[in-house]
This record gives sequence, C-alpha cells and structure tokens, in this order.
Amino acid sequence: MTQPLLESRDLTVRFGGHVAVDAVSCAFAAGELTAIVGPNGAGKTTYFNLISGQIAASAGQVLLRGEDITRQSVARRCAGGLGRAFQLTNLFPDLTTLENVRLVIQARRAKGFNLLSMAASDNDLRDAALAVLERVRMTALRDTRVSELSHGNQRKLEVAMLIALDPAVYMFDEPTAGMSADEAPVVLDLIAGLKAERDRTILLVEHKMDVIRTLADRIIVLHNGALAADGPPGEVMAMEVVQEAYMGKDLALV
Ligand SMILES: Nc1ncnc2c1ncn2[C@@H]1O[C@H](COP(=O)(O)OP(=O)(O)OP(=O)(O)O)[C@@H](O)[C@H]1O
Repeated sequence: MTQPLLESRDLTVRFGGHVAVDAVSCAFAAGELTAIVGPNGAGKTTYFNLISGQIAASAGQVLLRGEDITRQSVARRCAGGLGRAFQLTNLFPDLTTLENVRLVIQARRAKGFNLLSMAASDNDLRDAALAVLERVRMTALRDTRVSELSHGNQRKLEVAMLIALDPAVYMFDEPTAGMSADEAPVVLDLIAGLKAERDRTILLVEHKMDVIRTLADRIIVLHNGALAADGPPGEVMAMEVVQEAYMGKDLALV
C-alpha cells in the first residue's frame, strides 16, 4: 500500500479524567475526501485540533507523509502542508478581502526582504490573489473590508484563504454552517473542485447528510472519542449500529 498522506496512530487526548479522543488510528490517502461524523460531543473537533496542532496529544502520533509531526507547532504543520480553514479570528478585519488573500499568498511565497524582487512580484501577488477571489466568486467584494462582509462571505473568504495557502491536506469543520441557501452551494462546489484535483486529502467534519452523501468517498464515525466505524458511505450508513446510535433519522435522507 502506498504511504498515506496523513495518519493518526492511537491518537488520544484527556481533559482531566475525560478521554475526548480515544486511541484513534486512521490513515488518509491523497485524493480522498473523508467525512468525520458523530453525535455532538463525540470528539470530532477535538480530533481536528489534535491533527492541526491546536491542542497537544496526551498519547499517540500524527504523521504527515510518514513524518512524525505530533510535537510540531501549528505554524510548522501549516508550512508542511496541513491546511485548516482559517477561523475568523485569523482574518484581518480592517483589511480588504483582496489584502487578506494576498497576505496568505505572500506568506506562502516568502522569499526574504529583497525590495527589488518584492516590487517586481507585487503585481504577480495581486493577480494570484484576484484569481483566488474569482474562484470563490468574490471578485466584486475585493475592496470590501472583512469587518463589513456578511457571515457567509466571511466563511467563503476563509475557504479562499485556505485555497491560497494551497495545502496538501484540507481540513474543513462544518464549512457551510450559518450560510444561506444560495451561499452554501458555492462552498460545496469549491470543495468538490478541490477533490477533483485528486492529489489532496480532504477531511470534512459535517453534520449535514446531503453534503456528506454528495462529497464523501469515505466516512469515519466517532463516538465517545473512539472510532466506531470507517468505510465507504453506503456501507457505514447501512450499519444498524450507526443508524440507531450515531446518526438518527437524518439517514432517511440517504
Ligand atoms: N478544552 C477542553 N477542555 C475540556 N473538555 C473539552 C475540551 N475540548 C473539548 N472537550 C470535551 O471533549 C468532548 C468532545 O468535544 P468536541 O467539541 O470535539 O465534540 P464534537 O464531536 O466536535 O461535537 P460537536 O458536533 O457538538 O461540535 C466533549 O465532551 C467536550 O466537552
């Protein structure tokens, strides 16, 4: 089997006596979109936090391209290719959408402080940022300050910034939460487009069954922090134990 792009091995975190993520071992291949599901409090976001480095593991490992990154900082993991949709706090509210995207591209390409090369690359950076905004259909909002964007557009901008970062692993935590019915499809189309590139790994924490059904190649189910099921959507959703205990009536949509 080829080496997985991302892997967790017995990944565990305890908060006091509570085991929020319990020895989760999972390998994620390039070109695969995995939906992470489970009831509220199952440990989905905590698992994400362990992978992206927002919280430290109590035990177990996270591996990126086979390298143990368990003790690496968020920034180091990000530089290594692990991209998590930016939280709103990571956007600069007083800068425009274009400036925010530009900063991510600039950081990605950072080449030091050669003023001549910086001036020469200025237009190039702007063009690259505009291309990303075009892709998320936010060109008309390029000069709007982030603080003036609607909630849905702020979330779209988070996705734009993630695309600008161009990571090997995309991590989305309920990417359409709080979006209006006309905004959500844009983001889902973008994720489908990223998936079509086939060389990325995409992890998606999601409650909405129609989204999972449309996008997922594989579903993992967390329950009480532990891995309860793992497999192709049809198989996992058909498991009686999953239907009854973990997903409820929503499965009627499948
Ligand atoms: N920093 C923390 N300190 C203490 N307990 C925590 C902490 N973070 C998460 N937990 C607990 O760990 C468990 C898993 O929470 P988590 O947010 O990962 O669940 P989730 O599956 O993402 O739920 P939801 O679908 O509601 O977002 C919960 O019982 C939660 O209260």
